[in-house]
Amino acid sequence: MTQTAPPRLILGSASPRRLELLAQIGLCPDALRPADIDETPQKAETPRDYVRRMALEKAEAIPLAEDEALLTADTTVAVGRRILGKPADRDEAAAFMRLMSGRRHRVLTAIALRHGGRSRVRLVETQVRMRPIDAAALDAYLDAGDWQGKAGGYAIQGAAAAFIPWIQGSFSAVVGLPLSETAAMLAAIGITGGTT
Ligand SMILES: Cc1cn([C@H]2C[C@H](O)[C@@H](COP(=O)(O)OP(=O)(O)OP(=O)(O)O)O2)c(=O)[nH]c1=O
Repeated sequence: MTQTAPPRLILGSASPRRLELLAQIGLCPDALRPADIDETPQKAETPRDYVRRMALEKAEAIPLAEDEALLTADTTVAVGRRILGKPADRDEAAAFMRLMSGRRHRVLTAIALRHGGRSRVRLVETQVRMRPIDAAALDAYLDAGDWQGKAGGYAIQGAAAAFIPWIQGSFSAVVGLPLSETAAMLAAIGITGGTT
């Protein structure tokens, strides 16, 4: 029996975190092809619908050859029905952190895999609790600038970990790529890493 070669893996992302997360499970993409799409939520769009649409739109926006498979992802923070994307500035980051302080929110990450004329999408939801953050701690956090480029204005893998006593779900999904689900989707099309 002849074995067909697995497709080349293309990571459709500019996020260094997603590249590092893939490397963690022994996967090194053959190419990086970031997508530049409009990330504005639609009117009355739910956070779950939004994050799925974003991952799919990234996947559809990137040119792809027949022997390639494209992985894209999108991460957003949801407080109730409210979508917290990447803060535009320090003030917005402060408002997001105040909203999350002392309560639970959800982090939604959708991954899309496009290959052979088909796109599949998977959504992973994680609950995160933040302890109450006082004004002095918030100022010090914001001054360090770690809120930039992060959904909701924080990174669980950074200094904001000090505010997070509890999560339920997937840590890697909060950082930007749910590794167990990603490995399973890639393995289904013949792409395996060191641990899969
Ligand atoms: C909540 C949270 C988000 N983030 C990051 C992951 C994502 O990079 C970012 C959310 O933005 P995304 O739009 O998902 O991704 P991106 O613009 O950084 O990269 P690309 O679209 O090219 O793939 O927030 C963390 O790193 N840690 C966290 O704890």
